[in-house]
Formats: sequence, structure tokens, C-alpha cells
Amino acid sequence: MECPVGRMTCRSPGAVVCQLLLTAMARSNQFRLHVLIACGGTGGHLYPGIAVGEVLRARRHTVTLLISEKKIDALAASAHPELRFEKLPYLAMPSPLSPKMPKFLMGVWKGLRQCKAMIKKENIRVVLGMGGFTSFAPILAGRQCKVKTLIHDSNAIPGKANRLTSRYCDEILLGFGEAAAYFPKHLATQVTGTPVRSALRQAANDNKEDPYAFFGLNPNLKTLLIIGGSQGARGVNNAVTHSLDQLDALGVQLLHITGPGDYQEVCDAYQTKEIKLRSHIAAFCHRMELAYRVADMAVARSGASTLAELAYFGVPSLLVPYPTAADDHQTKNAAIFDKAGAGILVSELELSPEKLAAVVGEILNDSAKSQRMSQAAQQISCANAAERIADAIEQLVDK
Ligand SMILES: CC(=O)N[C@H]1[C@@H](OP(=O)(O)OP(=O)(O)OC[C@H]2O[C@@H](n3ccc(=O)[nH]c3=O)[C@H](O)[C@@H]2O)O[C@H](CO)[C@@H](O)[C@@H]1O
Repeated sequence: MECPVGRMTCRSPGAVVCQLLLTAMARSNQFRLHVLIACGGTGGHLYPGIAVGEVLRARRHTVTLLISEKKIDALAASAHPELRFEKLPYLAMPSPLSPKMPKFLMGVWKGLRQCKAMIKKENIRVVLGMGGFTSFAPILAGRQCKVKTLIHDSNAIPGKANRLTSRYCDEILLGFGEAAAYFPKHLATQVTGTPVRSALRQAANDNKEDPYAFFGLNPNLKTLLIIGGSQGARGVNNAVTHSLDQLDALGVQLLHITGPGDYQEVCDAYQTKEIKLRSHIAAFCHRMELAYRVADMAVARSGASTLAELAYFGVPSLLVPYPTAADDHQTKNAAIFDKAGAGILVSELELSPEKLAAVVGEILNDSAKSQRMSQAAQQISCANAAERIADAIEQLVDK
């Protein structure tokens, strides 16, 4: 662009101002980055990726989200037509001697080629991996194309894919500081928290929509939210359906999000129960912001995004870690909430109907306790995690 005062002497104040303006404009163009966010495979990777994508778009960067071919990815992406999603084959790493290994390696190779082509063609300058083996090929491709690479791990024990790719990364971002110990000591880590998507953050203080009316629930009753991660949790569903009589006796109403796989079975279990009349059962909920607003308490798995959201909304919780999660990371996630006084950790093995109802009653019938837990949850919330990750990306490019 030609400077309108280009003929002025270079020392004149007008020329200095013009130079400053041109530098600022060049900088802002340079700062319109194209960022590739690899975040498929599960809601726990996808939703934080979406949250970061939303902040980057608001800062006028271009964002492409790489997701897998799994149903949950399509379901989550369908609620975000404003974002660009591209698919990569889903890759779960098998054990080293498994006959599935050649297929996995072939998938990595294909993903690597696809990502490298995309990075070069679309002038992508940053690759952010949100964890899982769907991040593996994009991070390697970013490294090979010499663009900036970052990973974010939202669990207290990081996943295998992130541990492997960390050595190819310029920056390691964490949901919980506890995860730092699992990365090589010479690699620097930064705790950002786990991002919560904007629909949830905007709705936290929005009183325009009546969440009770949305679910057909009674605003005068205490509400127990039951949620088992993005794909539901059989262990949590079973524990709750076996406790319906005890929960009925507490006089609470239930908002039970079952996950698509268990929906029918859960509905059948409620069929003959009184409490069915005070319950809303859904296979999947696209309006989690409304669910958290009605929740006086939650019975939940301890996936990182669920925890970040419970903390954001200050919902006290009974946390039932997924017993076979990799390296038992959900137990370590839940232990952080338990220690902070934000949740109560009960293993799936210990969760009898009596225990479940006792913990629910203990929290919902004691308003001082539930208030303390709610405040403790809000205190450990990193409300601006998405902004912190976007800052880390911009600062890295600026280096
Ligand atoms: C079984 C397992 O290994 N799960 C892991 C998976 O997350 P997984 O997807 O199981 O669970 P998370 O709790 O992290 O995320 C669930 C997300 O799904 C959303 N949601 C859920 C149900 C619904 O009906 N609607 C909806 O929108 C929630 O708002 C939340 O954003 O990756 C996470 C991040 O590495 C880990 O912490 C979890 O341990």
C-alpha cells in the first residue's frame, strides 16, 4: 500500500506517524494467522478445540478444526456451522505387537500427507493439538513443515499421544498443573486451564431463556444433573437407575443425559417409577449451558471438559471416574476437585444405590455445604483458558 505522505521528508512528524501506521497495518496482516486445531475423537478434545477456535476467530484469525469420522464429532460439529471442520481418519494407537499396528501406521502416514498438503496450500502457520491420536499426524506435519506447534492436555495425567508429540512441540499447555510432571523435564509447560466453549460462557449470566421451561422441569424443586461425558457412561446410568427409589424419597427432580447408547435402557428403567414424572431424560444435550443452569448438583464422570464446565457454573458434584480411562486419569482429575472441596469422589465400585442417595442428600439438603462446594468449584475454574491459549499462540508466532 502506498503511503499517502510518501513524499514528505522522512523526519517530518507526518512521515513518522505514517510509518507507525504502516507498521501497525503490516503487523495486523501478519497477525491474521491460519491456525489448524486437531481436536477429534471425543467431546473432551473437540469442545475445548471449538472454544479456542471461537476466540481465535473473534480475533480475526482463520481457523480449521480437524476432527475424526466418529459420530460424536459430527454431532458436536453440527452445532457450529460458523466453524470450518475437516475430517482425518480416526486413529487409536494399538499396543505395539497388535495386528492393528500396520493399519494405524498407514493411517498416520495418510494423515501426515493430508496435513502437510493442507499446511502448505493454505499457509497454515500454527498447529494446535488438543490430545488423542487424532493430533499425532497434524503435529508431526506441522513440525516437518516448520510451522509453530503446540499441544494442550486437559487431564491431570496426560495422554500417550501428547506425551509422544511433546518433543516435537514449541509449547505445552495444560489444563491441570499436575500433568507437568509427566513431560520431559527440559520441556517448558504452561498451565492455561481447560477451555469452555462460548455458548456456555455467554449463557452463564443470561436470564433471557428459562432453562426449567426448556427441559420441562419445576423451578421449585432441587435438580440433579446426571451426565457421563460426551458419549454417556453406562456405570453412571446404572448406578442412577438402581437408585431411583432412594432419589425419589429425597424429592429431587432429575435431568438425566444418558448418551446415545443407553437411552432406551434408561427410559425403560424409569418406566414404572414415580420419579419419572419429575425427570427429563435425553440421549444427548446440545444446550449444556441450560443443563448447568438448572443443576443444583451433578452426578458425573470426571472427564476434563465436564469438570471445567462444572467449575465454571459452580455446580457441586459427585464424581464417578471412568474406571478404565487411560492411566486412570479420571481418578486423578476427580481427586483435584475432591481435594479442593468442589466435588466428592466415589469410585464406581463403591457406588451402591444407598451411597449415591446418601451423598446426593448430604449435598442437596445442606445449603451451606452445597454453597461451599459451589464456591470451591468456581475458585478452581480457569474462566479465560481459551483466551490464554490464543495468547500463547499469538506470542509464539511473535517470537
Ligand atoms: C472416557 C474417557 O476417556 N473420556 C475422556 C475424553 O472425554 P469425554 O468426551 O468422555 O468427556 P469430557 O468430560 O472431557 O467432555 C464431555 C463434553 O461433552 C459435552 N456434552 C456431553 C454430553 C452431552 O449430551 N452434550 C454435550 O455437549 C460436555 O459439555 C463436555 O464439553 O477426553 C477427555 C479429554 O482428554 C478426558 O478428560 C476424558 O477422560
